[in-house]
Amino acid sequence: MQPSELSLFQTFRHSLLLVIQSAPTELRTLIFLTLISGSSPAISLFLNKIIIDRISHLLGKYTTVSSLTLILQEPLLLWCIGGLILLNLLTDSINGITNFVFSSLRDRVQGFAQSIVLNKVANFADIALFETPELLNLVQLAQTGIERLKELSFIAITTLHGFFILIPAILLSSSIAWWIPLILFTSATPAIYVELTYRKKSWEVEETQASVIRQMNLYRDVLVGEAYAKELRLFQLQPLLLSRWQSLFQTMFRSMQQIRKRGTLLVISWSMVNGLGTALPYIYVVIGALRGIYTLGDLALYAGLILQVRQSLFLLINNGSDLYNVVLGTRPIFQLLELKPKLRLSLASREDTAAKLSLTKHQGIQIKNLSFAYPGSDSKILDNINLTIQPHQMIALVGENGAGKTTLAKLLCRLYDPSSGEILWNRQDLRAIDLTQLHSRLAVVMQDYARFPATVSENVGFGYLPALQDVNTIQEALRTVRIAKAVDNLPQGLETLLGKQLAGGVDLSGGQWQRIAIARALIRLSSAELLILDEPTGALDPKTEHEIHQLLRTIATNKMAVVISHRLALSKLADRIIVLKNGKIIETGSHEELIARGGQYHFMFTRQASSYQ
Ligand SMILES: Nc1ncnc2c1ncn2[C@@H]1O[C@H](COP(=O)(O)OP(=O)(O)OP(=O)(O)O)[C@@H](O)[C@H]1O
Repeated sequence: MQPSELSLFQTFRHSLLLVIQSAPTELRTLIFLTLISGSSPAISLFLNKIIIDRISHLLGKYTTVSSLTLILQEPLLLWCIGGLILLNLLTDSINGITNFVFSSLRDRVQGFAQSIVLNKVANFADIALFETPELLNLVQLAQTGIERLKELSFIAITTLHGFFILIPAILLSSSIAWWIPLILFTSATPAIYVELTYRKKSWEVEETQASVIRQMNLYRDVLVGEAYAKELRLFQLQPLLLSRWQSLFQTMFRSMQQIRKRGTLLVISWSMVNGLGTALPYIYVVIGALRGIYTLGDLALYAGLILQVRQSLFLLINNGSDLYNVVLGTRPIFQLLELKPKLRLSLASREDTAAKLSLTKHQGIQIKNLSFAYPGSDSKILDNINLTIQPHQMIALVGENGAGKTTLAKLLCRLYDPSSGEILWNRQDLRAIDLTQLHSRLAVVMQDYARFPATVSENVGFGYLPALQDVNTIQEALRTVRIAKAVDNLPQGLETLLGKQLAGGVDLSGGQWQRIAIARALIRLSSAELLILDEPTGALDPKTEHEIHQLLRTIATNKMAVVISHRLALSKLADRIIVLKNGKIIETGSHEELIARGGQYHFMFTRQASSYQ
């Protein structure tokens, strides 16, 4: 799973299309407003030239009449002054509207791009996205890329604005001498080169800093996150972690500052070269005016034009360099969007070729010669596993910490694909089955189950979306896991928000949360064929634990079930127990058979039983 190589041009095209898609109306309005505001400086310079020339002409002729009469007798002068005032009024009001449209365009682009990225990450089938540092860096860079994408429209429009100023200014200034625009352009070229090189260098620094920023964010989350708040304070970890965050910040800041200093010095020196380039045409026009070749109006017009060409050239250079920066920064967004999960591509190379789940009488699940190493690692976590789960059979996976039990459960859910071997679901290879269909046949309680910041009702209903609004089904599930009474006592009953970080939210005890997680799996039972329970009762009190064990046993009668538990009282209820050690199956049989064998299971069971005596 490698991010694709995207050229700058491809990235620019993608970015532009995304902006157009996000806010087409705002973009059209801005182009129109820019056309008006961009061409107005040249028009006002031209009107100004006519006014100056008319006034210098009139000054010599009518010395006896009042200045007001003088103006009123000159319709051209009157029109030009009126036009100039109107143009200024128009430009001022356009600025206000432009700012408004820009703000809404930026927000739209951010909302649109953010939702596409959220959708991509949240629906990414391959869990490896969250466990591979390079891919996590890509997600981090895509987030900062969205900020830059917001600026793309601003840069594009101000560039357009720059062109609308530049083109008439160039045409008018070349009427003085053809070489004037040429000399202005030539003297600006080194600045363009320096700007682009500087941007490229600073982006390279940013790219290498992505993992530093991610580490900083991890420390930030620990320092301000609710999950760490208690232990952070009890162990007084704040100074240590804060100093780590600060030192990472300093590292990042120093690298950026170095690049910035070098870039600024270069830009200043080349700006001077550019300044000299503008001085030449200006001196030329002043000399022309002294010799009487140009009028005073011409001098004002030309001086203004040269200034305008210079300013708009600078604007375009800056924008070009900003654009380069934006395009470099937005590339990770599109690399992320084009990222293909390895998982979906294994056997069913396209969504539409993925097999529907067979509806024939279930033949169970066969795990054949399965070995597995986590992505990016060579160490085998599971080694040549062979196992069959018959319909209506309850299997217990037991073994020491790190034996590979949870990993096997994750492979059954197809969160990963085997490195070698296969898992057959009703004789179909798991990798050929449509993932959504497969997941709809599973009811899972994970060891690290989620505590959604949502209401009690939603925390259960999220397990089976068709039942999200079905109060009776949700209450039934809560009653089954013996938590209905406690929920009734909450301030808003089923509608109470869970999570202290929410306004009015309450927190539950560890055991209560675990019961909610079990209830979430239970409401899926109508559609599920395989129940996977990873340490489902670790946080429950002995009485509730015993009740839930009996309940799980009853439920599992009609399903296939895989339970993982260090509480061997639960494994005792299973039809078959699989003992794992270092990723290998070392024993298998019923509780009675394994006790009679006197092996690892017998040792674990008797040791656990003796600790209760
Ligand atoms: N996402 C992961 N990436 C890489 N290695 C992992 C990952 N998850 C688990 N491991 C490694 O796989 C091995 C087996 O872990 P697993 O969680 O399957 O064990 P387990 O038998 O369920 O243990 P426990 O009883 O402690 O829950 C461990 O050595 C662990 O370090």
